[in-house]
Amino acid sequence: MDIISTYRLCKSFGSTTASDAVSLQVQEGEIWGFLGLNGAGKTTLIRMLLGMIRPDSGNIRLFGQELNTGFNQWNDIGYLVETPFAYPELTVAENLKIYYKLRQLKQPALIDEVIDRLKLSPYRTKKAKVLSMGNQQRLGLAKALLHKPRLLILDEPINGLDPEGIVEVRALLNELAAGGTTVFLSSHILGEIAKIANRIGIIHQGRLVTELSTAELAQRLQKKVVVQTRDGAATLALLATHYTAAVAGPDNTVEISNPQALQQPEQLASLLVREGLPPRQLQLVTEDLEHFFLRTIRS
Ligand SMILES: Nc1ncnc2c1ncn2[C@@H]1O[C@H](COP(=O)(O)OP(=O)(O)OP(=O)(O)O)[C@@H](O)[C@H]1O
Repeated sequence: MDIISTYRLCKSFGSTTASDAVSLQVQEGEIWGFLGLNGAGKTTLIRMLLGMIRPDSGNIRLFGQELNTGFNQWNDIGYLVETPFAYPELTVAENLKIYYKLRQLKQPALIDEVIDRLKLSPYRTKKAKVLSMGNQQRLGLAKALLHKPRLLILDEPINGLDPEGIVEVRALLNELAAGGTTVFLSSHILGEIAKIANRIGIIHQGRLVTELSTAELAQRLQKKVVVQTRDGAATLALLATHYTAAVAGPDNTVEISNPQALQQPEQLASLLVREGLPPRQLQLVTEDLEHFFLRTIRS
C-alpha cells in the first residue's frame, strides 16, 4: 500500500512556485529521501503533508485516505520539521512527558524506551537549553518517535549531528524501516541521503526532477576509465581509433566511457603496452553524487 501518495501538488508563495505539480508515492517500510538544494521546496511539501499549509491544487493521500476529508490518522504519524523545538527550562524527560500528555498516551514506559533508544539517558535530567545541537536533534527525534508512529516525516534530520550521530540515526532509521515504519526524510546532503534512503526523489525549483531507488542510482552514475601515459596526444590518437568515446581529460589524461573499456580495462592496458605507451595510471572512476545531482537538475 502507498503510505504517502501525492498527485500534482502545487503551492506558490507570490511569484515563487515552491511545489510544481509534485506527484510521488511512498510505500510501506521505505526510507524515502527527498533531496534538493536550499529553497527547492522540500519543507513546503512536508508542511503540506502534515496539513500545516494547504496546497493550491492537487491531492494528498496518507495511508490511502484523503488528507482534506475527515483525516484522522495523526496518531500514526511522527514528525520533526526544521529546528527541533523544546521547552528550554525543562529537562529532557519533562519535555517528553509533555508530548506524552499531549498525545494522550497510556504507557509510561514509552518515555524510558525512547530515551534509551535515542541514547539520551545521560541527559535525562538536563535542561533542554544546555543540550548540544546534536542532542537537541535527538530529543526532537525522540518526540517524533514517542508514540511509535507508522509514518515518520523528518525535515533535515541529520542537521547538526556529528558523524557518529549520523551513523546512529542511520542505524535507527534502518531498524525502524525493518520493523515496517515508513520514513520520509528531506536533506540537502547528497552523500548521506544516498546511504540512508532506499528511494530518492530529487526536487529542484519545486519540480520533482527524478525519482529512483539507490540501486538505480548506482547504475545511473557515469563511469569512465582514466588513462595517463608519457604522451597524452599519442594516447588519445591511439585510443580514439579503438574506442568511440575516448576524449582528452585534464592533466594529459584520456577518458574512455565505452562499456567495452569499462568491462575489460585489461584489454585497454594490453593495447597501450603493445603500442609502446604503457599506462602510468589506469583508473576506473565513478561520478560522484554531487556531479550526478547537478547533471540531473540541469538536464
Ligand atoms: N511562507 C512563505 N512565504 C513566502 N515564500 C516562501 C514561504 N515558504 C517557502 N517559501 C519559498 O518557497 C521556496 C521553497 O521553500 P522551502 O522552504 O520549501 O525549500 P526547502 O527545499 O525546504 O529549502 P531549505 O533546505 O532551505 O529549507 C523558497 O523559494 C522559499 O523562499
